[in-house]
Amino acid sequence: MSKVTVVGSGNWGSVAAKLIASNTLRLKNFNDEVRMWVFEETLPGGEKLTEVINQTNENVKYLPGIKLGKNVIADPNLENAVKDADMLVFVSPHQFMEGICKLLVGKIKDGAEGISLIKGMEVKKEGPCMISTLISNQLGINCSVLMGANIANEIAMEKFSEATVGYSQHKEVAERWVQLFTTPYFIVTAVNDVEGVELCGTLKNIVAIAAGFVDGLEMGNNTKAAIMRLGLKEMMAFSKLLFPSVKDSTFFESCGVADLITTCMGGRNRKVAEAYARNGGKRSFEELEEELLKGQKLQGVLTAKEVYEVLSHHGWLEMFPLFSSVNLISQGRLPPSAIVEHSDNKSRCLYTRKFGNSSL
Ligand SMILES: NC(=O)c1ccc[n+]([C@@H]2O[C@H](COP(=O)([O-])OP(=O)(O)OC[C@H]3O[C@@H](n4cnc5c(N)ncnc54)[C@H](O)[C@@H]3O)[C@@H](O)[C@H]2O)c1
Ligand SMILES: O=P(O)(O)OC[C@H](O)CO
Repeated sequence: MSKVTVVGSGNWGSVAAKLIASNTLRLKNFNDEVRMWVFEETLPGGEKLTEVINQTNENVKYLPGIKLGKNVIADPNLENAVKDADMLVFVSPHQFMEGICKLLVGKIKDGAEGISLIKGMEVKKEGPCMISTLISNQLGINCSVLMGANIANEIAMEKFSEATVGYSQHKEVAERWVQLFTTPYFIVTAVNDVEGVELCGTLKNIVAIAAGFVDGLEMGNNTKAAIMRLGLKEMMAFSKLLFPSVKDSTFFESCGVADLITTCMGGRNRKVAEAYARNGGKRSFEELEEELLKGQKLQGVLTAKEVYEVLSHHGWLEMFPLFSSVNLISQGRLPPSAIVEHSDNKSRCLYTRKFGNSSL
């Protein structure tokens, strides 16, 4: 019987643990208990978060009001949490994964399989590195990915949604992940395109920031739809430049166009970017993230910066005006209104130059 550990316990990490825990109880080939590693913190009342989760069966900080299942055990000790696991589910904000991997080197059971639910990438001297690759390389395990139109709070309330597992080699491994995650309200499909699936999940966060700027500037639905269309084109072009094997069809799975839509309508990146634009860029993303997300983390601003480094290194900036603008705006180097320049003829020309004649 396979043992499952979830590495991470934020908003989505907690929902992932809930989904998995409902299935390990039901399916005979999995051990009932799901261990969830918690980055320990002390709550305002002085209690430890792990103790409260284990007493109340609720992640009171990151997913209040939702029972996780009594078979979810919160564990503040990373090494202990992973040591017996056959299936490792990685779901931390991407900026912490390199540090987490360093702590896990040599601690993982032989033959364990991994899956990353993390939307983000790292940029190294050698070039961009997807988080599943970071996990694979550092821990010496095979790592699939699961991405999709998955706003965690909605799935926590068991509202219907879909997701995509991306795998690279073994279909039977992907099928085990599909089995572990699928419920009547969470339908998972596997595709043989791990890079395509992960890049969709990663890059849509940049477009979500752009959509937030549009909302903050009250530019309306048509403008937001234009941003989503242009963003999708840049997502496809960037993915194929990095990995020519990425399939067009992946962008029509839940991880592609569906995630792009949900994230531009209702995600946290959109929400904080909206506040940034409403404040005319005068309050920093860090300050707004802290105030609005209360400990949850944004991925889009960092991802825009990471992608900008790749574009700049390759001389591709002009091919990706939307991605580039999002980074420059979020760094305070352009005003939020620069997301689309359309207020007069001169800037309409700029808009055409930026987007309309794109050779993507
Ligand atoms: N929340 C969603 O709706 C959602 C949906 C799909 C995918 N995702 C992706 O899942 C990943 C994780 O997101 P989330 O929503 O579970 O997390 P979150 O945004 O709720 O992040 C908070 C988590 O980070 C942890 N943390 C804080 N400082 C840390 C540190 N120094 N080291 C390690 N951990 C630390 C906190 O303890 C907490 O568990 C992200 O890549 C995100 O894009 C999120
Ligand atoms: O809330 P966001 O912006 O981190 O997006 C959440 C999910 O990625 C949507 O699928």
